[in-house]
Amino acid sequence: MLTHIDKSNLPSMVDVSEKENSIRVASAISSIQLPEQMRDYFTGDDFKLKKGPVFQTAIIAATMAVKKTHETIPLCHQVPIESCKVNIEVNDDLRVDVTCKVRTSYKTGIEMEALHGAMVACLTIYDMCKAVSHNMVIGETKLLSKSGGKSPVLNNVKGLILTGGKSSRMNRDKALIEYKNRPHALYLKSLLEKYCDEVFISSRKGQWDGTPLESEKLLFDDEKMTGPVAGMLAAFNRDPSANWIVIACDLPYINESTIETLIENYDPSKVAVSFKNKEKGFAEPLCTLYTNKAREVFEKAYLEDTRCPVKVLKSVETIALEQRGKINLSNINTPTEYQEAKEFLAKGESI
Ligand SMILES: Nc1nc2c(ncn2[C@@H]2O[C@H](COP(=O)(O)OP(=O)(O)OP(=O)(O)O)[C@@H](O)[C@H]2O)c(=O)[nH]1
Repeated sequence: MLTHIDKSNLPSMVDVSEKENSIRVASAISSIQLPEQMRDYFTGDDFKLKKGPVFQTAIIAATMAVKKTHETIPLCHQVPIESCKVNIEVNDDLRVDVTCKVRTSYKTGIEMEALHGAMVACLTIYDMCKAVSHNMVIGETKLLSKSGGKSPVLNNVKGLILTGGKSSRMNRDKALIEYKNRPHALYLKSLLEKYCDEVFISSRKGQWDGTPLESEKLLFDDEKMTGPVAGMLAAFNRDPSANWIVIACDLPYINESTIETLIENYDPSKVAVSFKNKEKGFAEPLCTLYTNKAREVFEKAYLEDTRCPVKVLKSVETIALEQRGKINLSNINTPTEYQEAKEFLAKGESI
């Protein structure tokens, strides 16, 4: 049923009066390609022109546009904007990416506000720079993520279940042991499929021949590499533009809340969103949402002989959230820990 058309086939605003308020966040991106002549005006963090500072003006324009979205888009609701963050990045080839993240506690989504803000920022950049040259192209504009509705949406996201370890402390494959009546890697796969465009099982070549994982979508490590970073780099290289949710196969308490919290906190300007280790506070790297900035960081670290993903995350900008409520990243490595976790889960408790 089309909700924007009433019984007489006339356009009408969707009635949200009966809906509950909830926290809603949306993030959108728009890009503009600047011409080579603009390079001369770049100061390192903005373009300074006679008309004024380009990015500062674009950020103000985006914020104003976000607040006025309902005045431009006919059937949009008037949503109280509680936060609007605009981030602008310049690429080496002078493509400028504007991301606009908007937040409200209201009854309806705010992706139109985020898209409007990002697009108006690009139009403003065009207007500021056109005295230098009109040779500019406003390019792709798209929603990156939204949350607060039924379930959060993140565009261009793939899933990776890490199973390439040796499981030497467990004495049997941690990816195949069962907490929920099926090999745990398959449970994690079906969980990630709810949110991801595609989910891969990361392993060493030939590792799962003759097992229930053999027919799954496997992604093999580069044979010259070892450790979880080998699996992560195989994924980041398979699709460098994607966001990747990476989950180790030895985490029995991963659930919808875990994945949805990562998605809700997605920020394309950071390398990753993760959770803090409960005892030591560092960002956990093996239950983490990586943005497309992660590939370069992990490749450089690997070449410099840093194989520990915890150390890599410590060296970059990462969001590290508290493990609260239903979120528990305890990992299980030994037969005794496995028995305890299985008994705990059998009681029907989620964590
Ligand atoms: N793809 C890939 N994943 C790995 C590799 N080594 C470890 N992992 C995964 O990374 C996560 C953490 O692994 P660890 O617990 O540190 O190591 P493990 O080999 O699984 O277990 P132990 O032998 O008992 O240390 C698990 O999900 C592993 O399957 C690897 O070389 N390649």
